[in-house]
Amino acid sequence: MDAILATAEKKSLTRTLGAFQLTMLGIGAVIGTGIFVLTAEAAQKAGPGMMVSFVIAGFVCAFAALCYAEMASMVPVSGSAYTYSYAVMGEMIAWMVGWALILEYAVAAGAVSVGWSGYVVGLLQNGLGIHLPPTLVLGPFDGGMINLPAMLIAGLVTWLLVIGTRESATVNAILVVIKVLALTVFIILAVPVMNMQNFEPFAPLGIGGIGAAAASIFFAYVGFDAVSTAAEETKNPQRNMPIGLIGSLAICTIFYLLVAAGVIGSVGAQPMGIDAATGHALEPGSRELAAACGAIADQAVVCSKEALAWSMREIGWTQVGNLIGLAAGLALPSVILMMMFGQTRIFFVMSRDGLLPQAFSKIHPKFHTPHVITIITGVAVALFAAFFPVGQLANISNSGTLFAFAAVSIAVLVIRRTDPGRHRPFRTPAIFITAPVAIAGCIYLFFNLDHKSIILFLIWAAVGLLVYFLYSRSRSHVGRGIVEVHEDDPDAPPQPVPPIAE
Ligand SMILES: NC(=[NH2+])NCCC[C@H](N)C(=O)O
Repeated sequence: MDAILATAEKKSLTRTLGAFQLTMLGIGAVIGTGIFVLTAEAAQKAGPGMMVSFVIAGFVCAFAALCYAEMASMVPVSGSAYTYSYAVMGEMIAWMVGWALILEYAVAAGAVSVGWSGYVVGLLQNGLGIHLPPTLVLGPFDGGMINLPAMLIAGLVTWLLVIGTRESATVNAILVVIKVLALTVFIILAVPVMNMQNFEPFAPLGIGGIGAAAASIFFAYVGFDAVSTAAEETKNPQRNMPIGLIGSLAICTIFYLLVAAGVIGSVGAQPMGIDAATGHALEPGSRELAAACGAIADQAVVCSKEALAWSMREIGWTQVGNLIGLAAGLALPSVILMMMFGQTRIFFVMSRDGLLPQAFSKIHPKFHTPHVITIITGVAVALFAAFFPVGQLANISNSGTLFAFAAVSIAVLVIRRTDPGRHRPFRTPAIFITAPVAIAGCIYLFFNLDHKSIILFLIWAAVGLLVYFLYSRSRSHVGRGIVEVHEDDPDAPPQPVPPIAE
């Protein structure tokens, strides 16, 4: 812990960020595929009851965010949950958290790429009359073969990262305004044409459906950890960090609830193909649902890959639908950029600690970026994006996120016990309630994920343990007694998530 802090103290960044900038940062990283695309998934899983799912997911995130804030203020260094766990719970747990973060970030970048593809394809079609063949713009589970636009955007973002692109705070602010404007216009046009009958039946798939939708829609809220990684650059972190974290979360929650109400009220959100015998509906991102949607020419929000644009067109605002498509097309790449940047940075720190091959932390001589690992990440993200449905990717990513959130919540609890005297610029209020609630919430959401994602997570964790014991443990720098201070390296890559420059 002290070694990690010594590293951090050496590079004291100027404290420039206030509560407002932090909140913008949070919203910039949070609003994305979740609300724009997964609203349709949530509808298929819970019907109008998805309103409750949005609230549940928001609550779990709020509790986790409070725990993050304390860790981030105490250990304000790169690497996020991986570093926090390393400092508190040792190398093996840290390895598992880092390993889970790979699942989280790379797969999330894939999910957002697929979300981007849905909106851009819809925009080309409805705005410009360009019809692309479904075989080439949808993955095999959605009734196509390969999602080329999603691959394209993943490739483009990879290239931007290799040449060292950082997003300026101004660009981030502009994109936030575009996203918020798009959601606001949606709300203003959709909420007044609300038809209360669309809320009946409210929960056609019961509590189980609401839980499942909450586990998926959790994706829409993640990303606020971007705020916690900026701890070192924050003025008066004790006050501003919680405002940034909770503020961005609260704003997103309000927008999300209104958007969800708008979708349900204006176009209806009943799940398709409820089997009266089992009480289950068709699974989102399955060939069966794709076929059922094909039969009704995709005339339901649960069939749409661009739920908000589709809803607008459906209630007569065709051009507004296209503008929402344009907003998503412009703003989502920045979310992909933050995800992939975070991924490469975590790989980089793990490789630097000796747990992954040194080749991973190689720096490009001209661009000063960890190009090797960026390209490896980019290829993986492009492949996920090409072949898997957005909801499945989001759920898999969520499994990793939930694990990391739980680990951080446990870590804050542990360190309150083991090191109560340490200076904490921000203290989580009522930690002995907050942290257990966060942990329980993560467990609840985790077990509400679909079975495939849970099994995949367990396999991933098992592989992670094998790699650790067969490879990483014996090569660990800490394990071999090598202590280094890296942050001063002239070839250190830019800061972690968020890739925001002044
Ligand atoms: N760390 C993550 N898992 N981030 C995923 C963020 C996704 C973002 N909230 C969205 O809706 O697009």
